[in-house]
Amino acid sequence: MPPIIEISGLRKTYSRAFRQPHNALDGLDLEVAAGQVHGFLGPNGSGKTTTLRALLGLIRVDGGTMRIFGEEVPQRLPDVVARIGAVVESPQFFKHFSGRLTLQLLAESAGVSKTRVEEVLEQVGLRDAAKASVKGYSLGMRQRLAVAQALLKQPQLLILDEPANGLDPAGIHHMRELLQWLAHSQGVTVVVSSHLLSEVQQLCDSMTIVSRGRRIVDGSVADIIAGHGDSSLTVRFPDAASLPEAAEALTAASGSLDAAKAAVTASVDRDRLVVRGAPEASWVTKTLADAGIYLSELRTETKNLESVFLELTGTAPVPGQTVQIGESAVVPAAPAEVAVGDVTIEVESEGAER
Ligand SMILES: Nc1ncnc2c1ncn2[C@@H]1O[C@H](COP(=O)(O)OP(=O)(O)OP(=O)(O)O)[C@@H](O)[C@H]1O
Repeated sequence: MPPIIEISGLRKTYSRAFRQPHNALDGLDLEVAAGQVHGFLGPNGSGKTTTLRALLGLIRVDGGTMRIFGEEVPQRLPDVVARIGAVVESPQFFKHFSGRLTLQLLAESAGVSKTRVEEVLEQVGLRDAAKASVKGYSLGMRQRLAVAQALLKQPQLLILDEPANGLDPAGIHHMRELLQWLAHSQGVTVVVSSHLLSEVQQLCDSMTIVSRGRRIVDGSVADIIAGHGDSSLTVRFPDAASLPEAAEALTAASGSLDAAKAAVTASVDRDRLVVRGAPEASWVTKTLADAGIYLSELRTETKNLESVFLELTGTAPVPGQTVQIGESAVVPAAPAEVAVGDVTIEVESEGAER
């Protein structure tokens, strides 16, 4: 089955007042397979919202191709838009209307039955708050209403920018179950952008990580985590005085492993030994026991998406430094120049799209 979303070489440059133009998208590629929950991840300013807005025809791009359901967009968007539900910009609602009335009006204008309104209210957990006016809704309740609105037309593709925004832990859990049910039981393809890495790890089947307007990795969440990052073993001893001796024993023993297994490192970190590259945990316990050293605890540190994300995007915190946002590639093109007497003024359009 062809991908539901196919993006190739997408480019978008924003002009900025008194600054160099900025490549928000620098040849971005993205593919999303059918019936999956696909996570779209990247540091702040890496181009996620720009991509989703471009896909939905909300902004023009400067290059590249995009297809949804095999149809080129934005040219053929009118042919596929009825099959897409999306929450990308902060949705605005009439604050004096109730949640139910809001959805009923939207359903009417889209030719959707009123019974569908009750279904989506139930699905997003707003049934009991449906009578209340939207002005009293919390951020999380508005987010649920926005998702309900996107679900009204029973879309085959659901695109959500930060769906967990404003949701409490129970709300996040509920949203996760809803999105997984839609994808796995109803065959809906769900694309979510998110910063909540542990949530993405639990929610998504596959993901694309972007940085500086480019894809840096994509694939199944499990494969990406397994294929990157560094797993390690943490070892503790009844007496911390054993640590240097244990490190030495493991390093020395690694020399007798065959070449492919020889990259064992053991470093002392406060009251524990961190062992990397050991063929297996039992090799550590045996090697230490052979050296007459007995451990009190051995734990496998599992890789998680956060460490993989920080490594791949190069945004791991450096002690004493604050990561700066918007360090993506700058367009080298020179701005227009206007000569006024002896002074040359650089002219750039005000924050406009290019
Ligand atoms: N209208 C605009 N004018 C100028 N620059 C823009 C505009 N919209 C976005 N940008 C810039 O484009 C880059 C990508 O922004 P975008 O909102 O797509 O990132 P993002 O990955 O969604 O970020 P976040 O995770 O913070 O939501 C950023 O550097 C942003 O400052």
